[in-house]
Amino acid sequence: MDPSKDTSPQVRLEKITYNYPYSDAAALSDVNLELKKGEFVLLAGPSGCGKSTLVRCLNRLVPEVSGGSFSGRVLLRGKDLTHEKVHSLALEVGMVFQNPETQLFSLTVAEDLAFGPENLGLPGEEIRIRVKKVLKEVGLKGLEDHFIFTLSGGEKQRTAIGGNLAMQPEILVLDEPTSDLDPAGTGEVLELLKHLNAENRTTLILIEHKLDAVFEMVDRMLVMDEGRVILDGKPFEILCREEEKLRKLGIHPPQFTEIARFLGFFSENSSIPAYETLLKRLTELLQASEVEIHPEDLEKRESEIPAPAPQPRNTPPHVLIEQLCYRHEDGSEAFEKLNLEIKRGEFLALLGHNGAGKTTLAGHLIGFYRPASGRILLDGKDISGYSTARLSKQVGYLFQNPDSQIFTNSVFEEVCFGLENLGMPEEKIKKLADSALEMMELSAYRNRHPHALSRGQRQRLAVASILALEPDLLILDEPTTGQDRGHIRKFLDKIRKLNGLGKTVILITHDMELAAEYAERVVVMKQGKIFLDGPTAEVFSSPEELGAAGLLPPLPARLALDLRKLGIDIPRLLTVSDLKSFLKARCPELSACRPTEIEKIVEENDSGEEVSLF
Ligand SMILES: Nc1ncnc2c1ncn2[C@@H]1O[C@H](COP(=O)(O)OP(=O)(O)OP(=O)(O)O)[C@@H](O)[C@H]1O
Ligand SMILES: Nc1ncnc2c1ncn2[C@@H]1O[C@H](COP(=O)(O)OP(=O)(O)OP(=O)(O)O)[C@@H](O)[C@H]1O
Repeated sequence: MDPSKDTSPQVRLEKITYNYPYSDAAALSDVNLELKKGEFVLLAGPSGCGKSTLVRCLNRLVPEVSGGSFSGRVLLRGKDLTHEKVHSLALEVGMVFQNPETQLFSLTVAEDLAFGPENLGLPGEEIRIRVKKVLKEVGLKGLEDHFIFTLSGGEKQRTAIGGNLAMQPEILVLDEPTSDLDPAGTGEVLELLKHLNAENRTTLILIEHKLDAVFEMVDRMLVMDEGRVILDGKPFEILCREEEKLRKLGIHPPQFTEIARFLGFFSENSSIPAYETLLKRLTELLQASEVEIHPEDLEKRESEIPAPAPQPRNTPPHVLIEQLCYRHEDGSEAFEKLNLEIKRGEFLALLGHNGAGKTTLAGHLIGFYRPASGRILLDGKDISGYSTARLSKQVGYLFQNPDSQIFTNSVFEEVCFGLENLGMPEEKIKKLADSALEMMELSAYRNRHPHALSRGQRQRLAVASILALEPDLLILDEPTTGQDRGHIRKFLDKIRKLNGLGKTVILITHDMELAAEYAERVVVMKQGKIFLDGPTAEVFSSPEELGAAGLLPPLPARLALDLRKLGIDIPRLLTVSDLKSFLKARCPELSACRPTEIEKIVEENDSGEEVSLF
C-alpha cells in the first residue's frame, strides 16, 4: 500500500490514567487519542494541565523514568510500548524539552548536534552532512565552534531543536520550542517545522502558549484541562467558537482571531481570513463611517497605564549606566560605551534579537557582570563596590530559567529563603511568604518539592520568591516562559500595580503584545547597542527600524499603520482593546452590539482584584 495513503493511526493512546509518585491527583485521566502520520498538532492548555506529562508517555519517560502509577496503553504504529525502553524509542520519537539546558550535553554547538547521530552509530561522513544541514536549518551557522555555556537562551534553544532534527525522528514533540526565541527566530523555527511536516511528513506535536504564531499552520488543536483532552478540532474553529471556554481556562485567543471574530468573520465563514482581508474590512468600515472620532475614547486605555511617579526635583535617576564597556571572557565585545538612564517608577520593556545583550546588560545591575570601564549608579550611588548579595536587597532579578534560582526542598522554604537572608522576624517572613504564594496561586503546593512542579508553576514560584522581597527595582528576564496567558496577565497586572506604587520595572521579553500592553517605554537593543528608545507607541510605529532589529510591531499597531498608509485617519494603536474602542467609537453599528459573554468575562478580569501582598 502507498504509505502516504495509510490512514491508520500512527499513535494511539488508550485510556491513559497516570499519577506521579506520592500524588493523589491524577496528572492524566482517561486520555484516549489517535494521531495520524504527518499530522501537525497543537497541544494547548493552562499551566499544569498535563501537557508535558502526556507527551512524555510517547517515549516512555512517563512512567519508566518518572515512576508513579500508570494504566492504559500507548501504541506506536500498532506496537504496544508497554515493554519498550526509553532509549529504544529515540529514533521514533524526538523530544525538544521546555528547558533546552536539560538536553545539551556537549562542549560545542557542532559536537552537540553530532551527539545523537553518533549514538545511533551513523558513519562519520553522514554525521558531518547532517550537522551541516541542521546548522543551516536552525540558523546557527557561524556558531558551530562556540561553547554551549556561552550561548544566549535563544541560541541554546536552537541547538536543542537541531540536536533532535539531526536524528530525523518520525514523530517530533516540541514543548514550547520558541519560548526563548525572538520573533524572527520564532518565525524561522516555525517555518522549519512546516517544512519538515510538508516534506518529510514528520508528525509534529507542538505544545505552545503563544498561539498567535502557530494557530494558522497546524492541522489540529487539542486543548487539555486537569489531565483530560477537552477540545479537539480545527484551530480557527476552536479559537472562535470556544473563546469563552478558553478564556475561562486562561487561554487567550490570538490577537488575529480576536480581531477577526470582532469583525464578524467567523460567523460568515470558518476559514481563516488573510491579513489583507482584515485590512480591507477595516478600510471599508472606516471609510463608510461618518461618525466623528472621539480622541478621549482612544486615550482611555493609555491612561490606564500608570504614569511614572513624579520625580522630586534634583533626584538622580533610579538607574544610570554611563559609558559601559564590557568584554566576555573570550575577549568578544559585549558593550562599547553604552549609556542608559531609567527614572524611578518607569515600566520599561527591554527588547532585542537573541544575543542582543539584554541579559548581559541587566546582569550588570545586580553585579553578575562588572564593567571593564564606565559606571553604573543606582539612586546616584556607584555600585562597583557592592556585592550581589547587597544589591539583591534593592534589585529583584527573575532569571530567564526559573530552575537557576530554585534551590530549597519545598515551595514554602523557597519563598522564605531570601526573606531569611534579610534577617526578618519569623512571623513577618511567614506572612509575606504566605501572601506571595497566594498571589501566585501556589498555596496548594506549599509543601511540595519545587522540582515536582510543572515549568509554569516553577516560574511562578521564582516570581513569588522575588516579589516577597519587595525590591525597588524589578528585573524580569522573560518571565512569561511556560505560562498561559491567564497567569501572565494576572502576574503582570500585579506588577503594574506595584509599578503604580513607585517600583521601577524592567521587563525583558520577546512578546511584543505584552510589551505594548504593559510598558510605557521601550528600549530595543541590537548587537550590544541601544538601537531604539522611546515611548511604547512611538517605537511600535517604526516598523522599518523594528524590522532591522528582528522585531515586528503587534498586530493592532501594524493594522493602524497600514490603514494610515491607505489614507484612513486613525491614531497609533497598541492593543486589541485600543482597536475595539476606536472601532466602537467610530462605527455605531459595532458599538450598538451588546457585550457578548466573552467581553463580560474580559471586563470582569480586567477590573482586577486587590494586590494582597503589599
Ligand atoms: N514530578 C512530579 N511529581 C508530582 N507532580 C508532578 C510532577 N511533575 C508534574 N507534576 C504535576 O502534574 C501536573 C501536570 O504537570 P505538567 O508538567 O504535565 O503540566 P503542563 O500542562 O505541561 O504545565 P506547563 O504548561 O506549566 O509546563 C501539574 O499539576 C504538576 O504540578
Ligand atoms: N561568557 C560568554 N562568553 C562569550 N560570549 C558570551 C558569553 N556570555 C554571553 N555571550 C554572548 O553574548 C551575546 C549576548 O548574550 P545575552 O544573553 O546578553 O543576550 P540576550 O539579548 O539576553 O539574548 P536572548 O534573548 O537569547 O536571551 C550572545 O551572543 C552570547 O552568545
